[in-house]
Amino acid sequence: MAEHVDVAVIGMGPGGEVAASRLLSAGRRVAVIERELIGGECAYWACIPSKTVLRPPEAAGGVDRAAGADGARLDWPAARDYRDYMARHLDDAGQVSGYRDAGALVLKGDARISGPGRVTVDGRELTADHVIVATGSEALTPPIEGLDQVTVWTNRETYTAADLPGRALVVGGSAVGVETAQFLVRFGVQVTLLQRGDRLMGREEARVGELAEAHLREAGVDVRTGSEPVRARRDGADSVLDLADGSSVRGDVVIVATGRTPRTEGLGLEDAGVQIAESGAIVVDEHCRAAEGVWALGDVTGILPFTHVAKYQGRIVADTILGRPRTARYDGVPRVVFADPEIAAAGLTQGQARDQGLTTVSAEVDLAQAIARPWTYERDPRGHLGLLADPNRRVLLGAWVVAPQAGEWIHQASLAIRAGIGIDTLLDQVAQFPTYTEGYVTALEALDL
Ligand SMILES: Cc1cc2nc3c(=O)[nH]c(=O)nc-3n(C[C@H](O)[C@H](O)[C@H](O)COP(=O)(O)OP(=O)(O)OC[C@H]3O[C@@H](n4cnc5c(N)ncnc54)[C@H](O)[C@@H]3O)c2cc1C
Ligand SMILES: NC(=O)c1ccc[n+]([C@@H]2O[C@H](COP(=O)([O-])OP(=O)(O)OC[C@H]3O[C@@H](n4cnc5c(N)ncnc54)[C@H](O)[C@@H]3O)[C@@H](O)[C@H]2O)c1
Repeated sequence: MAEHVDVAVIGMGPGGEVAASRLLSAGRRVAVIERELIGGECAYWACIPSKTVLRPPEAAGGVDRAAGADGARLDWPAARDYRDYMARHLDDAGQVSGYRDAGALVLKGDARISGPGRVTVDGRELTADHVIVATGSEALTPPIEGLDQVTVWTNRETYTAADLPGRALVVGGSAVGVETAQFLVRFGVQVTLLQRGDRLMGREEARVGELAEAHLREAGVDVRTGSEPVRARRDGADSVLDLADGSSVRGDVVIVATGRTPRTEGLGLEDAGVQIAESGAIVVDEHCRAAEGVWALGDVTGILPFTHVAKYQGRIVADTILGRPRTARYDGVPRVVFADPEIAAAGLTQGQARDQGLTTVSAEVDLAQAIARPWTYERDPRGHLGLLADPNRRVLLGAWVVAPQAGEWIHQASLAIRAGIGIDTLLDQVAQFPTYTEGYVTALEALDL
């Protein structure tokens, strides 16, 4: 006889964890199913280890840049040991026992949907009123001829490496590529960053890509935009990439940072009435419902592949199952790349606003020209802030920041965009002196509305 649960959660990354925990707290019988480690990509191979190893270079850079402070030294073995501690030494025993103590049925294994309301985990059958698919995404390897001949790392090898390579070829210049290049170069690796588009951070405003490139170059990264490897080959110990323009680059390792693909294969989704988009993502409605009794959340939906979005969708799904239906909205969600300085954005870019037929005005402020904080913060002040607004409705549509701590203070714009706070209210805000947040008033005034 198949065991019955109220909800079966397939995949226990951050999204699955939030949904499961909320349902357990509400007294539901929940099966949590994970084939690798409870915590998912984020906890062991992505957000947590990457942000942990990006922090020492940021701190050391902070010391170097503060007038009157001297002598910061980076220590890779110590950084690596702390990273491994933060990634729980790839051991989820504590999570397994934690969920068991919370009353969950914890199954470590490969799950598939075997029929309506039926889930099979390595041969064991469960029935469930609701099935939540939270299986995440995995690194996409570009179709480069000969890639199997060279040393290739994805985010998994990069963020579990005991020793760093001498030379790295990073392919892909968006969030993963920029953060990886930043981390490696500051720990002394010779980094070449290859981006096939004409700028880094291709989904953001062009200016963001320009600034990101300038900061990475300053840090010592050899940034090559408009570069696409066409062939990979080994030459002795070297991994070599031949580029479309006829030149070639060589290193000890090729790191692929060329996007993610949703993990939907082998899940039996088609039989469950779930629709799969061309991208491989699960199509969901505004409650993250994929079919009758089937829900999907996180990277597998392909909506916005961030941990904070997976967690948000986890709350939406759990509350809707619990009879408190909520509608997911994605306006104003922050997008932060933890480079140095940080790169942050929220809302629409000019191109997206144009595609929606919106009239816009924009302004950019060089923070060092506008406010005091960049000067009290560091000797060679850095920082730019851009705003995009709708002059008719007098609200913010988008914002971007490339500046220290941008990931913290982008949230002011994020909330303003999401809540539709009017420009006049924002202009009337009194921000603490001297903070980076003061830059918003200058930029809002520059919109000249
Ligand atoms: C290098 C890197 C850095 C990142 N940094 C950030 C960051 O700083 N901030 C941020 O917001 N986002 C970051 N991201 C994105 C973030 O990692 C993802 O958005 C997030 O992990 C998505 O969570 P999820 O719950 O959807 O899936 P995942 O974390 O991918 O977890 C899904 C889980 O499902 C399991 N699973 C899959 N199939 C099955 C099956 N058939 N049966 C059982 N279990 C299954 C998997 O083993 C996995 O544990 C980063 C990504 C990368 C690659
Ligand atoms: N700080 C964060 O929140 C954070 C950090 C890392 C990743 N993430 C998430 O993970 C997702 C995946 O990030 P990503 O950077 O891997 O993917 P991405 O899809 O955002 O970018 C991939 C980049 O690689 C380039 N590219 C693709 N194929 C190429 C090729 N053959 N040669 C050269 N360039 C090529 C693309 O033009 C693009 O710029 C992101 O969408 C982001 O949401 C978030």
